[in-house]
Amino acid sequence: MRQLTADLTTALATVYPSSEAAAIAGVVLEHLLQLSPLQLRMQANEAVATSTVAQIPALQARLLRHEPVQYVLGVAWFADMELEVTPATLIPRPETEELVRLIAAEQKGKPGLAVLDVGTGSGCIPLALSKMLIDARIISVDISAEALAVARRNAARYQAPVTFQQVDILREEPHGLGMQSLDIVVSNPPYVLELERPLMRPNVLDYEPATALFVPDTDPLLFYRRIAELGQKLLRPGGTLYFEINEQYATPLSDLLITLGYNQIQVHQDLFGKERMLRADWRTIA
Ligand SMILES: C[S@@+](CC[C@H](N)C(=O)[O-])C[C@H]1O[C@@H](n2cnc3c(N)ncnc32)[C@H](O)[C@@H]1O
Repeated sequence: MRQLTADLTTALATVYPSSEAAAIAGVVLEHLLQLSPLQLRMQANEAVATSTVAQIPALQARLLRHEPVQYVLGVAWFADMELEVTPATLIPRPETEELVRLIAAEQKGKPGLAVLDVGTGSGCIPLALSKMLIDARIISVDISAEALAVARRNAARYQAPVTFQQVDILREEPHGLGMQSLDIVVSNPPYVLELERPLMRPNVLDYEPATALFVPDTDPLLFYRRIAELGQKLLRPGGTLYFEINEQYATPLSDLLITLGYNQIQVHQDLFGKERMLRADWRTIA
């Protein structure tokens, strides 16, 4: 096992920095052998089945082409869940897990909250919220039928009672909400500008879905405005809007939300000190 890990690390180090190569090799071996990082280290001297060794060259070839390890293995970890991911879904990010933990911390102890999640991708946000909140009623929407199929499989695996709908949020509203008043609207919408393409790493640009990433350069806040306007109709007074943001949007988005009638606006930093989360209340009752 030790030699196999070392060989894969050496091969990957031809295209990745050495620490990243070692990390990717570790993730691949842990997944193939279904071991934790600690178990992998403790069992490093044990032999590996020939059938497992035979899988490595094909995986290695894909990794050398900068395909993200999560797509190569078909899984990503999020909030202690192993989620299926495909090229139709964004790979869930650590800052999105921070957003979910912010929501759980602010909303803990409130049973039966009604939640709308816009742009669900792999379903990472609603699945984590359904674990962390008590009896939450969650509706998740996405424009992508392929992403929704993945999200539905992830929800089935974790028995998360989430309702999924295919909705183009820029053109239509989630179906069947009627006059329902929501407690929470949450979204990690597309927010990368087209002009940022040249700055992006090939593992993101060449493999992750463009519909999950990009907004037109002419309107960076397109999705935020649309979702905030939906929140005006669907949130109950005192209900809360939660967004993952690009740090450059903290000020213009806060200004926009004030003009739309939101208050109690707070921007939160991620673990790296970047302003990546924003929350706002809809017409808090004094
Ligand atoms: C940044 S990804 C976030 C995915 C997931 N929530 C996460 O955090 O990993 C944005 C998601 O919005 C979806 N999306 C893009 N345009 C949309 C639209 N017009 N209506 C609904 N969903 C849309 C994409 O398919 C993608 O799944």
